[in-house]
Amino acid sequence: MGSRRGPPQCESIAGCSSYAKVKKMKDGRQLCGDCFTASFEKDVHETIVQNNLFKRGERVAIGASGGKDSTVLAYVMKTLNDRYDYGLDLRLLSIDEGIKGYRDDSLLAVEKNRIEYGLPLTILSYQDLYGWTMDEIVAKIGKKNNCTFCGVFRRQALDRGAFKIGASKLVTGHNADDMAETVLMNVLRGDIARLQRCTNIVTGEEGDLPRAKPLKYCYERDIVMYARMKKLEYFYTECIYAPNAYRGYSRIYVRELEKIQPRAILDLIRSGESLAIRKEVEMPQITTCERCGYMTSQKLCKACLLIEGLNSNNPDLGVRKKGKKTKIALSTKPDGETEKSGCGTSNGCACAATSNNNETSNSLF
Ligand SMILES: Nc1ncnc2c1ncn2[C@@H]1O[C@H](COP(=O)(O)OP(=O)(O)OP(=O)(O)O)[C@@H](O)[C@H]1O
Repeated sequence: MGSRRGPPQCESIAGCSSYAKVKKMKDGRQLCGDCFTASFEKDVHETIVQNNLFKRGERVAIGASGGKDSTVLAYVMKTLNDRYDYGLDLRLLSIDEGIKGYRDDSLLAVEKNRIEYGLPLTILSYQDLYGWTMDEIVAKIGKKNNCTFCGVFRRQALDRGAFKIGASKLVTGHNADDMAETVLMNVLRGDIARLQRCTNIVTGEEGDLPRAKPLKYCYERDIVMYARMKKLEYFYTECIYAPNAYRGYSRIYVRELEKIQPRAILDLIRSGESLAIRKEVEMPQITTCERCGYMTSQKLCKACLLIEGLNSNNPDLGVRKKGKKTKIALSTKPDGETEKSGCGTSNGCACAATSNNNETSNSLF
């Protein structure tokens, strides 16, 4: 007669005597609920401290979409700020892209977070900033390149919102899976410039508003589990306009790799981090948009170009180079570097539009 095995013991290094309830995907340990959430929070705290992400007294805008990642980000940032006395002035910042049945619903989740976490919330809309909602843009141009518009507008809207509330830093909920997918996508596209910077934990340091990703090393499945353990409310529907294209394939591939070897996600990130760009590769010079003053490497920033296209019934303006024949193509810059655009989100969307401008990206901001 074989002896019946009980549930596994919690493998926390703290020597916990509870039974394990969940597996932490990042390191494969079987943990009890309390040790899992404590370990998740410890990871984020270490990421923040080791990378000097914040300065005491800083006002930090949290990009809050109402989805799982940013909901967990807001909750963990608040928890750690209180626990370790970071001294940060945290604010929620949401962008309403004007997508009925999607963003209006997810903003309700953010509104609940505002009340529960006691963090002030600012909402900016595409309608107010650009005169167009995404619903109107899609009605005009169709679903094909809409992610280009959305990604460019959101990126700029988050910057503008952060400036409006006086934040000196913006944090987003990009996670380890997002980073790994982006590394892979940039490898597949041969986009060396983006490959080199897409794993940076802080981007935009050369500009006025650095962006940081405190969940950079957190596995998506651990984020979902954390949200479940803490009973966090979030909105989990995918964007109704996001086609399951290029990033979708990369996502599926990363998930398959993760099943075989969970470290694959961290290994992909480390590969991206280890890359160095050759000195002789010329990088674009950043200047300011002649029309709105936003940073750009061209005369007009990408958002102004796209708005001009919409307003002048020429929506291809800023989306595709004249005379371009292929749908997914490389626009070769004078120095031989290649440039492509995408919406920059990691929610399953991967618009395949091309561009000669450099404000949209598959670079996770
Ligand atoms: N409408 C928005 N308003 C504010 N921040 C946003 C918005 N959309 C995206 N972000 C920020 O960018 C991050 C990555 O966005 P993405 O669309 O890839 O979403 P995601 O991976 O599904 O994340 P989430 O689960 O937070 O929605 C989000 O975690 C959030 O911090």
